[in-house]
Amino acid sequence: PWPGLIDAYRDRLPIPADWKAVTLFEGGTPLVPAHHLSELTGCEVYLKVEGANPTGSFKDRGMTMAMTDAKYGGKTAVLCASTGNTSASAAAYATRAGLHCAVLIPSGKIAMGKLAQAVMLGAKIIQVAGNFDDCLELARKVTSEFPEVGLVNSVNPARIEGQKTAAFEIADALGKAPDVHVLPVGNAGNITAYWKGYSEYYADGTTTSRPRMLGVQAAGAAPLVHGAPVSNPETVATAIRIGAPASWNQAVAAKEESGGAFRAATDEEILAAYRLVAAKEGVFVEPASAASVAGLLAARAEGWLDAGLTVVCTVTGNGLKDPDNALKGMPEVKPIAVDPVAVAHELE
Ligand SMILES: Cc1ncc(COP(=O)(O)O)c(/C=C/C(=O)C(=O)O)c1O
Repeated sequence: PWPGLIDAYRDRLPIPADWKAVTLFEGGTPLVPAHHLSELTGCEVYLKVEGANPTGSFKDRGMTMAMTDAKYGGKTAVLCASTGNTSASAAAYATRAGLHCAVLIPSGKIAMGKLAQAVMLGAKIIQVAGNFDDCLELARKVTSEFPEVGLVNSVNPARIEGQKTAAFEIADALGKAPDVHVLPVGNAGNITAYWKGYSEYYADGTTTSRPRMLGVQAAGAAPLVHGAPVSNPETVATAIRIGAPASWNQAVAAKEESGGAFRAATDEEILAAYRLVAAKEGVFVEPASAASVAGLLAARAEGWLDAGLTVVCTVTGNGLKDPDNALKGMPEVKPIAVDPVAVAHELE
């Protein structure tokens, strides 16, 4: 059986052999061949379905490492700023570690599924009259003043170490590195982590190449695309509604070293991809995750990548997190006596 992330890749993680992993058996997520996207693009497209992690997003990869580190490092509590998924994951892993957890979330801009998780999993919720960037600045201030509280945002290197394992899993599954790796970019920890993972496999000869990294931002929250922070980021993809990525330099390095690119996807393109992936691939992801697919389709249309390439899109979070974008009210109630002919017609 899958031993959980740390024990699956312990020899590639900076963790003392006698440290017992704080784990929910995260990782080992599906790499699903995307038949419809492959037809649309003429590429061999795969989806790395990170919504299959224990709390429904890729954050669990970083959190198992950060929480294990916090526990053995003698922390009594942890703190993070979050657009939602980090807070849900921090709450779950803090509970596993027996640590207190507080989360700083931007006012009014968090998907209900994520807030429900953070509350039920025991986090102290602090809603801040500001955006994610304000919350992260606050979290850094608090944890520098109170060192017994661990900061578990992706500025914490343990997070990056955990998240790099997704690149290992993809290369292990494909038997090679993909030609292009596409993922949504907010605070830019994940693109940093993937590049580190692909580079470590390449450095020790496990793979003979590294992918071009394509980071996709929402058009209303695209600091890396514009080359400057965005003071009032806005997007329906609330998970990546971030104007000042903390891992800016590492993200730019990943893009430049890999011959990759940053590109923006409009909210319309994101929601179209959100519907397409569910309707055609059977994978329900949250809007921010669909940004990677939107970016791939636009990049392919523009000829940024050729047909025939092997492309992996990381879809970072489960669609259940953010049902408001999927549902516009409930379907009308039908009488009990359902007409079989009508139902059959509905199926046409
Ligand atoms: C579904 C989903 N997709 C993509 C991203 C962007 O990853 P990064 O570029 O590493 O930030 C996030 C990030 C969420 C938070 O930043 C948070 O939860 O505080 C996310 O939840």
